[in-house]
Amino acid sequence: MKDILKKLPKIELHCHLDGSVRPETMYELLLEEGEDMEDISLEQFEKMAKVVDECNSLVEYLERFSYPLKVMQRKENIERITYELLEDLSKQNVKYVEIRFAPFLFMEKGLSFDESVESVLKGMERAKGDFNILSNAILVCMRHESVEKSIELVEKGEKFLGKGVVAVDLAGAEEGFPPENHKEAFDLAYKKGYNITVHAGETGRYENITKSIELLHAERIGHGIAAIKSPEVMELIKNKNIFLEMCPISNLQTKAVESLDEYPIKEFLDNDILVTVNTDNTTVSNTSLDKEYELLIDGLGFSIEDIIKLIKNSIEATFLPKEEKAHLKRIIENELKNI
Ligand SMILES: O=c1[nH]cnc2c1ncn2[C@H]1C[C@H](O)[C@@H](CO)O1
Ligand SMILES: [Zn+2]
Repeated sequence: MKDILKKLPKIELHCHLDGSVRPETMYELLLEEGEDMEDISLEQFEKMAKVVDECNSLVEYLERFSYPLKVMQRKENIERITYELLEDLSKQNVKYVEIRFAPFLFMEKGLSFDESVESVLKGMERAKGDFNILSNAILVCMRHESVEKSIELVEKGEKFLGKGVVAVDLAGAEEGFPPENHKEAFDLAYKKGYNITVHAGETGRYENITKSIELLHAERIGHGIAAIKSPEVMELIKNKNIFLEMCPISNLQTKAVESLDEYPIKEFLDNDILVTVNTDNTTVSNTSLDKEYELLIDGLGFSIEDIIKLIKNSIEATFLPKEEKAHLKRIIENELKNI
């Protein structure tokens, strides 16, 4: 089974760049930055960078991002981290990935907005040539920031639209920062032709899913687990053909669900909801698409056919223009024929 999983052509739609930095690269760059790491071995650092099992909430999970963000303040580091992530994904036969990041988080030591976005795009371009992996970027607005900040992101990101950037997202701690706070920014993004995905229903609030769809124009929802609590929200997702970007291992770590038995992915699929499966953060969650699929197979009885269905949903869920989506579909279907 593991061999088949490895061979499957895959798509990753929900992957945060800052949560997916190779630990050894982060360690090397932290030393370069003069961070006091004298008493910390690489092995110890790996445990600090990842969520092992002592995480109780999304807020605790988000604390892990302070390490990567310390080293993502330089153009060359951002480009390298992007390139290495794509190299790692290509080795797992990932054919296409949408990488998300919040440009403002890379601008604490003087980088401009354009420099921070361009560094990611350069890493993506170089990886495309070297590893034959396709990618696009999603720009993330942070929920705790002001709507003015989100508007600035939408305005400054516009020149990259269709040139490596495909969408905007809203992420960060969900509790206390409802989607409507950012409505003006997402109205503008919608007008400007961005695709829209929003993290919602990750910490129990199903009303945030409805608001993200109805007020923020979301076509995809990050996580969306709380939908299971409301038949109305399930109906809305289904009727509007909203794709869910589910990230099972991350959801277990943030205690979005208590145990895998409570994970609602089967109920969603049985209700014809368009589910995709993703990693969220390969380093912070210590995961990969293969591990996510393995969990579904070993823990929830999924078959390889079920996994292939999820991959096919991911093709449809991509924010690619029609022709590029058809091209990706051909690549995936050709490989699936030989499995
Ligand atoms: O699963 C998540 N939920 C909400 N916010 C998240 C999640 N994973 C990462 N983030 C945040 C932390 C990062 O610094 C930010 C941009 O990638 O997005
Ligand atoms: Zn996320």
